[in-house]
Amino acid sequence: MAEDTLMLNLSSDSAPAFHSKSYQRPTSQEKWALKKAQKRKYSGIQKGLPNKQGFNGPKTKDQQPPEDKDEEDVPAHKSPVRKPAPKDAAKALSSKTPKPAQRVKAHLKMTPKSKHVGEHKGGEDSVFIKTSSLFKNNPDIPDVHRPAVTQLKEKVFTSDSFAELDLHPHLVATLTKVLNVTTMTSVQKVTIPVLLSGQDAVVRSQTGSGKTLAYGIPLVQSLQAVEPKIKRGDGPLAVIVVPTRELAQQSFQIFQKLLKPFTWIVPGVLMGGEKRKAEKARLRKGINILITTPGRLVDHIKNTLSIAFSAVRWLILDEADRILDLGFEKDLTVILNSLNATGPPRQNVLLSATLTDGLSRLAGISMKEPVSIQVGENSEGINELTPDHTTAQGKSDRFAVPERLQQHMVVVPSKLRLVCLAAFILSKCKFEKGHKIIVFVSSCEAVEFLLILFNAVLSGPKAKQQPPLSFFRLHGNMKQEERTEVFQEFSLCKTGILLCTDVAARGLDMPQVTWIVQYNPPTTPAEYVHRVGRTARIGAKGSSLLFLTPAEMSYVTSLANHNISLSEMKMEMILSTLMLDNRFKVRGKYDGKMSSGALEQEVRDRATVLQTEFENAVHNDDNSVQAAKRALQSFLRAYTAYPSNMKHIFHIKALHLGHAAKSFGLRDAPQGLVTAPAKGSNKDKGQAKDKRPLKKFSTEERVASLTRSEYASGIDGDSAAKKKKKKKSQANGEEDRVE
Ligand SMILES: Nc1ncnc2c1ncn2[C@@H]1O[C@H](COP(=O)(O)OP(=O)(O)OP(=O)(O)O)[C@@H](O)[C@H]1O
Repeated sequence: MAEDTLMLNLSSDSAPAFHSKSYQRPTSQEKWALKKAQKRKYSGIQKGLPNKQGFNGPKTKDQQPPEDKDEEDVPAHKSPVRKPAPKDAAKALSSKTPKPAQRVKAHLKMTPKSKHVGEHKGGEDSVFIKTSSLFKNNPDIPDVHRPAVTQLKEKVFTSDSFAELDLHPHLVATLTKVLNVTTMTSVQKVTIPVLLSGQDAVVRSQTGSGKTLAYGIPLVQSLQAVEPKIKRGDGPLAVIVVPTRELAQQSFQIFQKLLKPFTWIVPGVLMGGEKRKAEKARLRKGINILITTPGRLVDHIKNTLSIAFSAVRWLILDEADRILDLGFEKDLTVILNSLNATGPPRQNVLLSATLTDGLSRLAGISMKEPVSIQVGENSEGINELTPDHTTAQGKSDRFAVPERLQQHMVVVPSKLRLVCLAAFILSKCKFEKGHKIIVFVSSCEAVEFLLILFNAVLSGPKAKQQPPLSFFRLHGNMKQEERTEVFQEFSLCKTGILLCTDVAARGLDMPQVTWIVQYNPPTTPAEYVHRVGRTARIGAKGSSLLFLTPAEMSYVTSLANHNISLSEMKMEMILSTLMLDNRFKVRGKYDGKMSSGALEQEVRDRATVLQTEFENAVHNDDNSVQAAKRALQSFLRAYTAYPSNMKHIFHIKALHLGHAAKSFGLRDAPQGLVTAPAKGSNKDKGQAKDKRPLKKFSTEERVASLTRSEYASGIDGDSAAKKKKKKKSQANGEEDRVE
């Protein structure tokens, strides 16, 4: 089992035996952990100059603290809390013996260094650390109830070769030599003949099962046979609409390969973020297979005279359920009206791993008796085509996930989320080899925040790892060139961590991704399926991990209703990875001789040290604090945007703001943060730093806004920035809407 590899091989029988409910007890060691981290911060982090974003950037070698100081060990038997306080400060203490928690505060008050660490509260003399115990006052983690689920199975490959189809020999040769594919996948075996026969089709098969070639091969086969030969000047004969720019680029590259022997057919891509002028020029020259995002195509329909659809014979909607979603429906209507107004009879194809109520909306794109293709397994375990023309509605919301995908969930109280994510990343990318991880979060701001924080704390100069952890980011607020670059870099890299919004959830085929982490749960089960589908592609192995708080645990049942089954991974097991990382050690290196109690305590202490390092990095300067607050605010906004049928699981009122703040490295819940629409009062609005009120949306608006924002940023909090950008970009001919 993949999760077994997470277990530390501490000794034959000493894997940490934790009890989550026992996490309430504050201990002196825990406080020592705080103090130790405080010291580190003072001696190490304070020396680094803050980078542009405010976090401590990588430090040069001579900025690093001396090794021995940094790695200073305090013998376990000596409690540092008992160190004698300076004489003058001791006077300040009352004669009463303070309680443990007070002792820490008192000690820190007395230590001049601590002024650099804690927040100033009420004047010079009352400096104290606001880091509360990570392991105190957390909700209990109840047992996870996992309903019995029969997972839908789809066999990926058949034993049939492409050579058996009636394809142009050059096309078969290209598949073998250029694309390295010889045998058909199940969806290709059933879809290619249907499309070659000229029928419309609605195709549903699991993620990573080869749907692109399932429509690409018949399309190329049919266009290369057109007589007289297609000319560039004929304009588009096929229009392929996809929801994101990266997917447009990816599909374009596949067509470039498929068309190698058929040089007279010209593929082209139109997408937001590219220069409109250049695209217009390419349209004028002629594009025969037009791959496009919906918004940019609408833009050209409205503004580019040379775009003509009189020759279009194929319309393909890849990730059709997404394109048919509310956010894109208006664009799609414009596209369809434009296509329907002219041209020969057209073949229409819709594809996705999660086509749900697609058919009921197909009337809108005037399909002619579409064949529904669903790859499933019959009683003999043979893949079969369901050739019904109605799509069994009962089946439509049951999703198949790749057979070799191992799906996990972990229940983590809010306060511990950040350290748990960090520990998981370290476990995979520092202490194991060859892992490539995608981490989905709910907003651009959170992606930016985590990137800078992890680079500063996990990959910083003290990381002592060769090579260092490579973090990447992908979200809709990035410039297009950067998005393209990151997508390519991450696709090619052997190991790394991509922090992203749902902009990367659909269709992207990045090789050798081993883990998908959903740090924020997606808004729909369909999105869950697409996110996890970035791994375990085309029959490969892969794993996924979904983070839930104790209050969100019924999401497991919601997924089970769609035939998705998860196994539980214990938070303590993930945190125990920190025993391998001596940067966070408190009582010394682990030598395999600790009792399980001491080990449990050391893990907690290390988690506390790590959390404190995060908090120190965040509170190092005002810019960093503001970045953390923005990320928190955007997280809260996203939380309010779950659809109404999910509100019983994800409700803003169930969030503990202080605990949520801690997962953004903030020591306190920020004052005046707008977390919910003010009811009959403007009090909150008046206090809010970010003056944008959280609008009250109807469910439809919320879904539409989410749909759009997922591609733009994952969160509607960017809309103001977008509007600003729009004004600026209209002048230089760029599209404001990001796809
Ligand atoms: N017949 C085949 N043999 C081997 N590999 C294949 C075959 N067909 C496609 N592939 C490869 O499988 C991978 C996944 O294909 P593709 O992206 O088309 O999947 P998909 O079903 O569209 O996934 P998603 O639902 O996530 O968009 C690609 O790397 C592709 O090159």
